[in-house]
Amino acid sequence: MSTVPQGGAAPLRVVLAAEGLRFSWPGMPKPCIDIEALRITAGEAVFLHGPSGCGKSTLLSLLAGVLVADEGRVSLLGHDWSQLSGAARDRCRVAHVGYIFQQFNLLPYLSVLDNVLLPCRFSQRRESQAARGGSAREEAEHLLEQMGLDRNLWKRQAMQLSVGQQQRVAAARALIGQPEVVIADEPTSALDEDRREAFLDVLLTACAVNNSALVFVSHDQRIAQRFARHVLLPEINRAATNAMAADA
Ligand SMILES: Nc1ncnc2c1ncn2[C@@H]1O[C@H](COP(=O)(O)OP(=O)(O)OP(=O)(O)O)[C@@H](O)[C@H]1O
Repeated sequence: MSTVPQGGAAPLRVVLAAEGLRFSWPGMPKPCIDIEALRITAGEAVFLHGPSGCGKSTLLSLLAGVLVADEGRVSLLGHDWSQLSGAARDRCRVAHVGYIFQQFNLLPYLSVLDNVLLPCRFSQRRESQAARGGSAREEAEHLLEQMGLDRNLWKRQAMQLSVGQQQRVAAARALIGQPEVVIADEPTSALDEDRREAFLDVLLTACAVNNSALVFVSHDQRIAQRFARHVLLPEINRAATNAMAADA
């Protein structure tokens, strides 16, 4: 696994790295993503932004191994996603990545609590990390409490929750078991201002305490100031530059 030198200080551990990354959606004449290099280190909080359709969700899917690069490589903790089978990618992702999808991807018939516990069912690592202070179930309850989700909702099926409540369940599921990387695709879009600030407090604090890298996509510039690093996707994506040049 590579590191970034820090003068006299201990080098920072690179947890996500993309090199020469190119990806095109089937049937599209031009690549959607064309990035020379992107490195994200442990504990880093990254605000990824750019106009609608510039490829933010696509990049998140590539970073998390949901999609695989056409050229170049993306590695998580030194594992090149393209060298792993689909099943191995799924195992690696659930063990090391908490993903808050734009559409949440909760299992609609499972209870709120069981949704939060899902990563622990599929990953021994997440289970044992979640159980460090007691049991994984206690950790799930603790995260739901932190997310401000009323206790009387915990046994409800996920589909019976409001969109904003589902968003917070998805965040609790992403955080359980302290994954090294947390990916969040517009996770505050359905929250009011108070909830949004509380949500960010929990997410940013949990990632800092766990030394998890956080890659957070949002259109909401009010949120940007809370992140140490800002990445404007069109600035690093040569596909966007080429598209703009072609449009000119
Ligand atoms: N499943 C897909 N099949 C084909 N093209 C896709 C698919 N998903 C996304 N695209 C295309 O890829 C481009 C980038 O989409 P993407 O969703 O990554 O953008 P985004 O920056 O996340 O947008 P938004 O901010 O609106 O969510 C768009 O032109 C979109 O039409």
